[in-house]
Amino acid sequence: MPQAVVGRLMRWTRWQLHFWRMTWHAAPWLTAVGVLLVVLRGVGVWLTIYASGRLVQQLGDRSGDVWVWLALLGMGIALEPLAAAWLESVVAGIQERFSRQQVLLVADAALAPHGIEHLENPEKAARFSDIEDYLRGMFGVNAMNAVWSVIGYGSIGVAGFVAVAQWSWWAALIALVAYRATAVTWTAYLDVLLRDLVEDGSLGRRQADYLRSLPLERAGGKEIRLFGLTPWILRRYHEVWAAAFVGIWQRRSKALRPALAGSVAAMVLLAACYVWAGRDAWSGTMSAATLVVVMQGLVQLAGLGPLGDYNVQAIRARFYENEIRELRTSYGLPPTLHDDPDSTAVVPATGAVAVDFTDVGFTYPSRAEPVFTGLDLHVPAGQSVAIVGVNGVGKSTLIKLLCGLYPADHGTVRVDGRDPATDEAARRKVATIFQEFVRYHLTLRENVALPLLAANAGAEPAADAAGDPTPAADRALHAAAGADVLGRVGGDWDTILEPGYDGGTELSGGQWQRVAIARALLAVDAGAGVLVLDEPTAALDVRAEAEIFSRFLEVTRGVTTILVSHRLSSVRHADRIVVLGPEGVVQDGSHDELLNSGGAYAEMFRLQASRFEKASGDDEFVEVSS
Ligand SMILES: Nc1ncnc2c1ncn2[C@@H]1O[C@H](COP(=O)(O)OP(=O)(O)OP(=O)(O)O)[C@@H](O)[C@H]1O
Repeated sequence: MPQAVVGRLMRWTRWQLHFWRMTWHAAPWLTAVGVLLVVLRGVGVWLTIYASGRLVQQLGDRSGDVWVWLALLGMGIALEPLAAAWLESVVAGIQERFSRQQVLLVADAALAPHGIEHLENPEKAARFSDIEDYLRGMFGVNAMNAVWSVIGYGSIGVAGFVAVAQWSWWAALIALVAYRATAVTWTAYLDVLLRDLVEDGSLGRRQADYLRSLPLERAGGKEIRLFGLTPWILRRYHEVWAAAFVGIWQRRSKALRPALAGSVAAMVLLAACYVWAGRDAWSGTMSAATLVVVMQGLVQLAGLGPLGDYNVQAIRARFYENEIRELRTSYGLPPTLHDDPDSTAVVPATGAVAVDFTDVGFTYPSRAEPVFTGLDLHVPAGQSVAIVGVNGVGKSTLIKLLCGLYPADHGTVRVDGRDPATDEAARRKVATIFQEFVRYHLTLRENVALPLLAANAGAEPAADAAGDPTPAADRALHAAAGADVLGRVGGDWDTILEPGYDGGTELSGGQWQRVAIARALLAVDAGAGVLVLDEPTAALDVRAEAEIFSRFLEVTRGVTTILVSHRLSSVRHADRIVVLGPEGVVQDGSHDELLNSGGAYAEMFRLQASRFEKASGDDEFVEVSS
């Protein structure tokens, strides 16, 4: 056998074994019942064939067992559809559990690396989204239906095979080869059709889809009508579509040839079997009873033949289950879900902790230019530090390294003496609110109290008021100047912060930022020792940001805090200000020290101040409206 065929056979076996192992893992009892029902479908068909043969024989002999075989025939006829109907409801249960398992396995893989490189890398991210699209699409949702239909019909085919083999093993084998040949070649053809029609993401197809959808869009549709572009768009769509279809037609006709050849060969082989059986019956070497059995057997053997979309979908089901396994293996994860004892462990609150960057070098995997070549920064426990610097100098990158989202190429990053890139306990000491913080579609209480809820996720839920995070959330929200958020939801902590839900509501950008800051404050209660704000207030005006930052510094006194902002007036109250330049830390000191020393900071401050003017009776700067 050629090596390629052996390779395909081995891969097919590996996929099958893995698929059934995961099905069993998701729903062991239902799978066992499903297998029993599949067997019953085959038994029902076999009984129908066998009993009808015996009945014909008894009728011919005029012997006395006619009623017995008639009853058995009736049982056989009833058994197959009944088992098929029960199987359908069992398969629905298996699908539900199987889908849940798949979704959890993929989510677990996405969360496995602490870093986010795999979500930023286009190739790795595409792999996740391809699997996600499949799981959400109609093929993923109907996978079990296809797979169990194929094995259900397969069981009927086996019954047909047994019936024909009673007369001639050779005939049974020839018919089997004929049906399998058509199944394999037609499935390959349908696979090409499906890929081209549903899954093809080629540039031409995407352009054609875009042009087709343009007149249907509200914004685009308006302009298209105003400019009278409809005829041009339709003609362009037709051209792009026709060009995109050239390749599709070529692939189709290439795949159609073996499918047609397979069908013709199968027809010849099957015709030979029928002729053979007819000849034996005609010559008297085969009884009428056997002829009845063989003819039915040949018909039912088609269950092992082509089943159209079921075959194609069943292949996809196994392919994607295997993709999930390979994805997990690439992140060092086992095929099934594992209990991570670390992930729910409560981090003891040890108070403020120190942060150390020593001779850190870092280059993004997708870039040639390093962001840092030898960065040194030491923040003692309890100090508040502001990181400032021009756009692109590496402020956010520094925070990502601190959170362990990327490992340093050389040098060391330490939080409380531990490496956040590898040590979960160090990572959980850092609570960060990024500019693009998450606006969870959860209740206000959950949005604020998430750090507490996550820290207690492993513990038994407390039945009394002691387990209620609302008082802590309320304190944090007030400390973050978010009293108006409570007013917005009418004091109801159970309001979902998304208008798409019943009774849900939307917050303004500023209100969301206060919720995020309250969340950061609660992280301290949950064990964090360093608080980081990476410009979450950038959308606010200067005065509002300055107010939030000084309030934040006030309520976090004694906690190690790192603030990143472009606005120097916002961070001037930090204990220490660090100016980053392309060569690393270029200035380091308090606001007054840096202003007096007359370096980059003083220059930046002067530049910003020239765009501001002092508000009367206020020592902060406000933007001059132009
Ligand atoms: N995921 C990434 N992949 C590749 N390069 C990146 C990535 N993120 C940032 N960079 C690049 O790294 C450099 C530092 O970016 P970073 O976002 O840390 O700067 P920043 O000082 O925070 O900038 P800003 O003030 O504009 O927010 C920039 O040149 C940026 O283009």
